[in-house]
Amino acid sequence: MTLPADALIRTEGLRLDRGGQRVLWDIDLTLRRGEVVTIVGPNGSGKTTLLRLLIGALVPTAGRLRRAPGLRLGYVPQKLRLDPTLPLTVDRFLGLPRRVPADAAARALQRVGMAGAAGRQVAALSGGQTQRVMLARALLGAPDLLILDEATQGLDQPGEAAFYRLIDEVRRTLGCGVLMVSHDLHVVMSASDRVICLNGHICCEGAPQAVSDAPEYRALFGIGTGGALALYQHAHDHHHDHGHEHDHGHGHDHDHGPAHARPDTDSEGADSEGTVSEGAGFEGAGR
Ligand SMILES: Nc1ncnc2c1ncn2[C@@H]1O[C@H](COP(=O)(O)OP(=O)(O)OP(=O)(O)O)[C@@H](O)[C@H]1O
Repeated sequence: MTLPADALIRTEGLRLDRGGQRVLWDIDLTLRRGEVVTIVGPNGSGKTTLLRLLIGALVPTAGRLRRAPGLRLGYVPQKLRLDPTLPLTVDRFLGLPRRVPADAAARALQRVGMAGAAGRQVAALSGGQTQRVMLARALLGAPDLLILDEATQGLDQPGEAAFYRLIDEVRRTLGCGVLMVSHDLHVVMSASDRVICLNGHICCEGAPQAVSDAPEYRALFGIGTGGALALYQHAHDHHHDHGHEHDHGHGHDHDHGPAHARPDTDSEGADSEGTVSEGAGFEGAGR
């Protein structure tokens, strides 16, 4: 499997089984430099699992995964799970697991609008401030690809909007690619170059504008936030017969305009040569 010159990560026939259940299958995707890609999908559709495969925290059951040599990843998880009674200042948190120079930490905090927060207790930060500090930590490794897993969960709408403006600013300044999981369709539609709809496999993908211009999309989403789950409800008539729980009953409507629908093929024939990972530098990933 060759890696296109501008590709950061490419997968082919990626599959993951966990506890006898097929969680992901037939995952063919290419993430390119500077691109903003959003993954949407119902609960349990494998979004977090896919991110964890891409950063190397999970090993695929089958298929191939290739990263650009020396690729630097920055990962912002869904939530920071810290014992709130644990005394931990922001600067010490930024230095986990490896110490970072104070000026680098200060620059990262400044970049996320948290200048001067180095001495504050992490447990005393608000949700939005915590997410900004997590982002600062991910940025310390100067990532080529920033991966965010529902990073605005628990934030109110202004907090969420501010966080995504910040992501956009960071992306433009650093020129990094962004791969995120988001449930906020407004964000998806306004901030992504490409949307991938996941439900164990990639159901469809395409440019968000193209999707939102489609009559099907307008019928589903209308105006306002009521359609936050509508993208997941686009009618798919195929069945997921893999002995797992992912039959969300959304049927196939192949008329998605330019959005590209993927057939739901079985992956028994998937390449099982395992992971091929080239020179993956994990500076910043899961720091
Ligand atoms: N440690 C684990 N062991 C076994 N199965 C797991 C494990 N973690 C997740 N799974 C299963 O993998 C599937 C995908 O989970 P995942 O967390 O990736 O979904 P998700 O799309 O991120 O969901 P959500 O939107 O709820 O965060 C689920 O069926 C889940 O039960």
